Amino acid sequence: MNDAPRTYDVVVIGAGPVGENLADRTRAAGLSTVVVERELVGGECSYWACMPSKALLRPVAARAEARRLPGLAASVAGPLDSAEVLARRNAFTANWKDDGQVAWLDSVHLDLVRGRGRLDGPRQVVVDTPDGGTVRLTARHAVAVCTGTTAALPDLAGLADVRPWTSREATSAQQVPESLVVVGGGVVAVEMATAWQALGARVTVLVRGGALLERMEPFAGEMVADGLREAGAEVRFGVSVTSVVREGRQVRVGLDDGGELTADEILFAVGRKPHTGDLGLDTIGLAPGGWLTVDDTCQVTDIADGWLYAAGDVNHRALLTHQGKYQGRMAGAAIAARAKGEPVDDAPWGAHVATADHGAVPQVVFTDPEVGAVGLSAQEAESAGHRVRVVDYDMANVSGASLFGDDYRGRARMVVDLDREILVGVTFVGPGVSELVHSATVAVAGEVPISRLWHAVPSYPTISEIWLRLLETYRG
Ligand SMILES: Cc1cc2nc3c(=O)[nH]c(=O)nc-3n(C[C@H](O)[C@H](O)[C@H](O)COP(=O)(O)OP(=O)(O)OC[C@H]3O[C@@H](n4cnc5c(N)ncnc54)[C@H](O)[C@@H]3O)c2cc1C
Ligand SMILES: NC(=O)c1ccc[n+]([C@@H]2O[C@H](COP(=O)([O-])OP(=O)(O)OC[C@H]3O[C@@H](n4cnc5c(N)ncnc54)[C@H](O)[C@@H]3O)[C@@H](O)[C@H]2O)c1
Repeated sequence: MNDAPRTYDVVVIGAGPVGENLADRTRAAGLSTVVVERELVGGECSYWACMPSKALLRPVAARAEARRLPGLAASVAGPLDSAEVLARRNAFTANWKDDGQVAWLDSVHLDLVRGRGRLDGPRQVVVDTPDGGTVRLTARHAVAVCTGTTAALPDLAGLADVRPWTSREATSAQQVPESLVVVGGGVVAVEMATAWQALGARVTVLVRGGALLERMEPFAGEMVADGLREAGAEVRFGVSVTSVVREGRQVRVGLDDGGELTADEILFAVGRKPHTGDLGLDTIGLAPGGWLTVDDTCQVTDIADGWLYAAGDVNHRALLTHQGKYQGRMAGAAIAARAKGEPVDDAPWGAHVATADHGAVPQVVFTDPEVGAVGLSAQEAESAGHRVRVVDYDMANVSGASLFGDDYRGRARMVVDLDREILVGVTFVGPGVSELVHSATVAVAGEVPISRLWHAVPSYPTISEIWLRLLETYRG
């Protein structure tokens, strides 16, 4: 049965973290807003990505930290209790139920329509509802596409018959496999290899290229590879999968070097593709299946009257929850300003633009050691035309780090723009660095001059003293 058409100021397709944030902004600005969700309110992040993966990884990091402390190490020498770790992970996903998130939508007076949304011409969204009906929604001011991504899979014959793991199975599996092959060298690959190795699987990581975490400073991937190997995982570089066959409980994996492997499960962590294939983009003159190109207010380019926005993973600017939510806040504010005929502050770092996406994106990789980085790597800064100086420091020489754990191994780098004497990138690798990253984000996004950073005194004896050491090294 088809419901009567409804009109709202703003229609948001996708209730992941980004859609929720954008809708919250437009609603708070007084615009009537409806959210369309085809699966679970909360999106990939809450159920098959950030939250469950970090719930799996937190005990791994806590145990690794305890094992570096005499007096404590012996009491954590045994294996993790995988059943308890998986149960806590289940709790963090609310057992894959979204009642809590729906209650939040209700509490802030956002309407929800469940079903698959698709565009049907300018400002029109049709929702195919689970009961087989449709709901037609019309947007007075804006439609915001926040539909996220799904795991990409390589084109290998018979792959579906193998029932490979993607990020979904890697974050939701209820049993620890005896052995797991992980294909890929990005963030999903290294985090999930770390988690499942610690939970008791024998993990082999197959990397097509020559490094892990290729978009970060090279020492990050090198130290994470060392950490994985020390944890007992095998990490192989320069190798590609050419065939996969499931034989009983095992997957047989053929490699381009002529070798073969068998394992209980195979995880493909080879990147993402956008949820735009079945979104009706053809009805508004765009090609289905691609990433949506936006300006800094997250308005999709080349759409007459500028009614279409895209925020979060689907615009491919930065595939991270925190950055997508930031885009959602900025796009929500821009939609509200335009709807009210108020000026749009779209100068760099203005109130309606996601300027930080260009050079101040932070990321933490929750491996052992952790990686925390913001802004540009040295290579990216040079390619972008900055005249830079790279300052490195061995974090083992920081008092707070040596107190944090025996045999502390870590490294930090700051990339200084010599013409402006500000930082354009900072990377920390080591245990416990995840909470340091925001200090670097403030320095990079705030374009704080080095002369003023000298007055930001880190507390003694914390790992934050790495800041003083980096600045001293820079000044000689
Ligand atoms: C394993 C893993 C771990 C990660 N860990 C982190 C981390 O620690 N930190 C971090 O910052 N990022 C992390 N990420 C990235 C993060 O998950 C994404 O950046 C984030 O989920 C993007 O949010 P989004 O709202 O754009 O999309 P999503 O979270 O994908 O939400 C999109 C929503 O839209 C819905 N939808 C799609 N199409 C339609 C349609 N046609 N109609 C209606 N609804 C639709 C989907 O069902 C979904 O609910 C991780 C990713 C993975 C895979
Ligand atoms: N802690 C975090 O912030 C976090 C955690 C997980 C994921 N994420 C985000 O999710 C996104 C997706 O992560 P991801 O690791 O899936 O993607 P990615 O793009 O980061 O890495 C993909 C990896 O797969 C390799 N690859 C691509 N095609 C391949 C093929 N056919 N065969 C073998 N290898 C191949 C690439 O060389 C690369 O090493 C990332 O952008 C990341 O930022 C963030």
